[in-house]
Formats: sequence, C-alpha cells, structure tokens
Amino acid sequence: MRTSATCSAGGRASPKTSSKPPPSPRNEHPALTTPHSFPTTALLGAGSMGQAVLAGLLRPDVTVEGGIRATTRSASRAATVPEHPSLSVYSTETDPRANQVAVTDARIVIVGVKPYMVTDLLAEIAPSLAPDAIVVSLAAGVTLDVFERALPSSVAVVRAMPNTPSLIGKGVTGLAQGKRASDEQFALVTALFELVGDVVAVPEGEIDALSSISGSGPAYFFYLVEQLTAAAVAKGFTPSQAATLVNGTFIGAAALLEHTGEDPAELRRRVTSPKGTTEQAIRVLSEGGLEKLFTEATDAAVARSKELASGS
Ligand SMILES: NC(=O)C1=CN([C@@H]2O[C@H](COP(=O)(O)OP(=O)(O)OC[C@H]3O[C@@H](n4cnc5c(N)ncnc54)[C@H](O)[C@@H]3O)[C@@H](O)[C@H]2O)C=CC1
Ligand SMILES: O=C(O)[C@@H]1CCC=N1
Repeated sequence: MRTSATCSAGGRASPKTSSKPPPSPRNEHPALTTPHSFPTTALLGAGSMGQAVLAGLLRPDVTVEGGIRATTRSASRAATVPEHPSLSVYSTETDPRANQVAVTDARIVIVGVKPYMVTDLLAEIAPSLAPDAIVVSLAAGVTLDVFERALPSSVAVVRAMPNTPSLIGKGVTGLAQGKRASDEQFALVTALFELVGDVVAVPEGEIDALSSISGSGPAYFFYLVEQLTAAAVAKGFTPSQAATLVNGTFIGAAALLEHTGEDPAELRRRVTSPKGTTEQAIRVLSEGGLEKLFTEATDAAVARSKELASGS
C-alpha cells in the first residue's frame, strides 16, 4: 500500500505527508456546483483513464470521507499515481488481495481495468463489496447487464464513458443509469464526474455511439495534430517550429471556439476568404471525404464496442 508516499520498488512505503505536492493540474478544474463530499471510494485500475477521473477526487475543494483507495496491477504503475493525503495505493503484484482490500466498506467502486479483465475482476471483488456499493464502470463495450449479473443484487451499477481531458477538468463523460441504481445514487455518480468536466446522461443504448465521439475523440484530435505537423515538416519547417505552429494554432482555435461560443462553421467562414487560400485547402479536405471518413471511423468504433460486449 502507498498512502501519500513515494512507492518503493516493492510497491510499499510508510505513510508520510508530502512536503511539496507534485505539480498538479487540479487547479485548472472549474468551480464546484455539486457536492464537495463523497463517501469512501475505490478505483480499481488506476491507469490513464482511472487517474484522470481520480484527479477530480483529489481536488483541494473535495473531501472523500473514509478516503480513496486505488489499485493497479504492477507496483511500477502504482508509483505513477499522484500522492495525496487521503489516497492509499495498492498493487496486486505486491498484494494479491489488493482489490478486495480496496473495496471493503467502499460506497463507490470505479472499475478502470481493460474490458477483457472486467469479468475476472468482478468475480474477485463481489464477495467483498458493501451491500450498498455503487459500482461504476469505465470499460468500453461492457454492458450494465454483465455487471449486474456478476454482482450481488443489492449493488447498484452505473456505466460511465469519460475521456482523458478529465485529467485537467476539461472532460466529457457519458453516464447510463443501471436499473438497480436509484436516482440518488445516479446523482452522486454524476456529481463525481462533474468534478472533472461536463456530464451527459444517456440511455445505455447510446453509450457506444457517445464513446465513438467523445470517448475516442481526443485521439482524433491528436491524430489531426500529428498529421498537420507532418505536413509542416514536409514543407521544410523544423519539428520544433512545426510543433509551435500546429499546437499553437489548434489550441488557439479551440480556445476561440470556447471563448466566443460561436458556431464552428461561422468561425471557419471567418478564416476562409472567398477565392482565398483556405478555400482551396478546405475544398481538398472535403473532396477527400473527411465527412464520410468521420462517419466511417465512428461507425468502426461503435462496431468494436459491440465486439467488446460479446467478449471478443
Ligand atoms: N483511455 C481512454 O481514453 C478511455 C478508457 N476507457 C476505459 O477505461 C479502461 C482503462 O483504460 P486505460 O486507462 O486506457 O488503460 P490502462 O492500461 O492505462 O489502465 C488500466 C489499469 O488497470 C490496471 N490493472 C490491470 N489489471 C488489474 C487488476 N487485476 N487489478 C487492479 N488493476 C489492474 C493496470 O495496472 C492499469 O493501471 C478501459 O476499460 C477502457 O475501455 C474509457 C474511456 C476512455
Ligand atoms: O479505445 C478505447 O477502447 C477506449 C474507449 C474510448 C476511448 N478509449
């Protein structure tokens, strides 16, 4: 276990108070409009997505009564989890019972392991869950039904589809309420994800489509950044110059979208002078089938969610 301490190679270190907290993006999170206090929470699988969700619970303006427990498989991954006085970190490599220990008495249990690992993990934790626990799935494709069948009937389930900008409070999360989750329990989970950005409640049937847009969406953005950077380098700019040009332009354009609240089509029009240069570039992108490509790409993501649901 690691409690607000640097994890040793073996995954254990004695608790201590960190004199200098690590650089944290938490200050960037928007002001709270939702509850500041959450019950004891376990995060099983504190990887890329899990740690982004965890960032909300570690905000200085949030209290987690009874503390937060986070688990990983390897001790080296446990060492990547930020230090915090209310956070205990366990790795199954060091303690094979880490997940059972983490969920004991926890009211909220977030499952952040890969989809193919979910079934084994649920079988492992089911006997140790509190009867009134709310299990929150981050796993792509895995249905509420799979969770509800694997867990005691008193345990509520909510399916979440967040995205990685949650790490800096700019996430978008889709939430689907399981049939055993009360409105009060769903509101609590909604408040938890509002700590890291916007929340959209949808019926479960829409979660895979939502995932193909906002769950995967950050990857589409980074891919576009990579491709425009490659085009800049091909035009003779150094990689450093290309990064400045492309990152600055994309970040600036996104900020303009947010700041003005304007329709993106209108913002695009303001760049695209009639008979000018941008018009030619947009023509090539359009004739190349970008719109169709996005439809096909998101369809492929949805199809993969269905495969994951069937266990492949
Ligand atoms: N990465 C993303 O942008 C998004 C991911 N998701 C979902 O989040 C889940 C995790 O994905 P990532 O964070 O990308 O993967 P990841 O590989 O970064 O994290 C998985 C974590 O699970 C841990 N783990 C593996 N087996 C474990 C076990 N038995 N007990 C405890 N911890 C264990 C690993 O040590 C690792 O820290 C997946 O189900 C994925 O579908 C959902 C939305 C977006
Ligand atoms: O690629 C995946 O399967 C996960 C779900 C959405 C984003 N990442």
